[in-house]
Amino acid sequence: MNALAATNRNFRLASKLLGIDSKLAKSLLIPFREVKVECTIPKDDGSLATFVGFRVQHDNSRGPMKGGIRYHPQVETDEVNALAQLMTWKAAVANIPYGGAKGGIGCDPSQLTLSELERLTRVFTQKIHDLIGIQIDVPAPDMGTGPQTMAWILDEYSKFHGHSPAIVTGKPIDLGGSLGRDAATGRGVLFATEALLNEYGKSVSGQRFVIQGFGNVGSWAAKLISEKGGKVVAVSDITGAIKNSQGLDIPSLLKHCKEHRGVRGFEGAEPVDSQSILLQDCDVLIPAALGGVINKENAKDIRAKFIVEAANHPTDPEADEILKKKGVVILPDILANSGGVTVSYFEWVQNIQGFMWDEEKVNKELKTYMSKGFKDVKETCKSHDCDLRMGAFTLAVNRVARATLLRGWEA
Ligand SMILES: NC(=O)C1=CN([C@@H]2O[C@H](COP(=O)(O)OP(=O)(O)OC[C@H]3O[C@@H](n4cnc5c(N)ncnc54)[C@H](OP(=O)(O)O)[C@@H]3O)[C@@H](O)[C@H]2O)C=CC1
Ligand SMILES: O=C(O)CCC(=O)C(=O)O
Repeated sequence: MNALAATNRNFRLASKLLGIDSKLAKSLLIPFREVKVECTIPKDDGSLATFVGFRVQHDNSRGPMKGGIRYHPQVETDEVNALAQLMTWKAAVANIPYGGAKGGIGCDPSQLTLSELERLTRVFTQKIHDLIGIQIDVPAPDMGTGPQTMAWILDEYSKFHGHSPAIVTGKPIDLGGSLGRDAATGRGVLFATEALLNEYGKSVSGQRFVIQGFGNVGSWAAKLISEKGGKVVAVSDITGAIKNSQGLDIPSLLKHCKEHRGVRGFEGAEPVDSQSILLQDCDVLIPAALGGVINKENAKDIRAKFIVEAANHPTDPEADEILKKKGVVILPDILANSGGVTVSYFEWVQNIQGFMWDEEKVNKELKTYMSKGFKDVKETCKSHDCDLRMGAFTLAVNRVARATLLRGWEA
């Protein structure tokens, strides 16, 4: 199922559980603004290349819109719309004062040089600078982007609006980035996993984990989980998939990835078919790459007992049904990966205050927010007799609907 259809379906089910009026539901669903821009750059060899850039601003009833910018060949309108909507619900689950947005450029960053990526980012920023703003819409990194991309956006935006560190989060520390933001999504995944396992009388220590995607989120999750005694038995990235049933040596794997630009060829493991990564035997499966990877074709063969959604919308609704029948417990994306946007909020607050927190404070506050998010979702599940995904959606839609109603529509 297409990402937008899947997200809309979850929203509609939550609205129904809440008894939300259909006209209000329509207003909550339709994005505030969608922008699609042409981005043409001269490549290093002098030839021209044209890309399409997107920014979808979904909802701002609870605060400025917030969400990452993705550089990937599959970036297209429906996907960006779905991701922007998920950001609205994610910020509401975390109970941070933001609405949702998402952006991206349909490109393959691995095929562009650093200077081409810089020109592309600057052109994109020129096209959207008057639509974003510190109190309007604050971008951040996502797949294929990182602190350097944020630094270019900050610099280009500041040419139009004056020095504005709070215009992006996930930027380098030297430009006002927050300590702990780089690790935040992976650390939040660890905290959420601990809270989930705790409900079942288990802890991370001794559990076997499989992680799809070994970029920012997947690699930090693996490092922090292994430091807590979890056994990461298989991982994959675009270069391939590897496994070691005794547990991978994550510090050595991280070193290997730096030197070889991927997990392939790591000596302390055997290669496995990339397609089979999600089907490997484990206790906890963590998809941390693309959306829609768990679907009706493979759901029945998944062997994990728990799925912690570090990626956005990795599980489509048909797979949700199959997995529910099998008794697999899914911790949904809008809760599991909310650590990233939560520390982005801390970064924005620090920039506005002009005061830097130490890393210990960032991590402590993150734990508080993740624990509260988990507790709020569990309570919502109890009062609406639903699973964790519907609990998270219901909690979020209710918070956003209340803010929308309080603000009203009269001109
Ligand atoms: N960054 C953040 O703070 C947040 C990210 N997320 C979500 O987490 C997910 C990962 O994002 P992030 O870690 O930032 O992105 P990165 O670009 O840092 O990493 C993505 C990883 O996925 C791998 N990958 C890409 N395609 C495939 C594939 N077909 N099979 C296996 N692996 C693949 C990449 O491999 P390679 O590097 O070799 O290309 C890379 O290891 C996304 O869904 C994102 O939306 C959610 C919340 C916050
Ligand atoms: O840090 C942010 O502002 C947003 C991160 C993001 O894009 C996400 O949570 O999917």
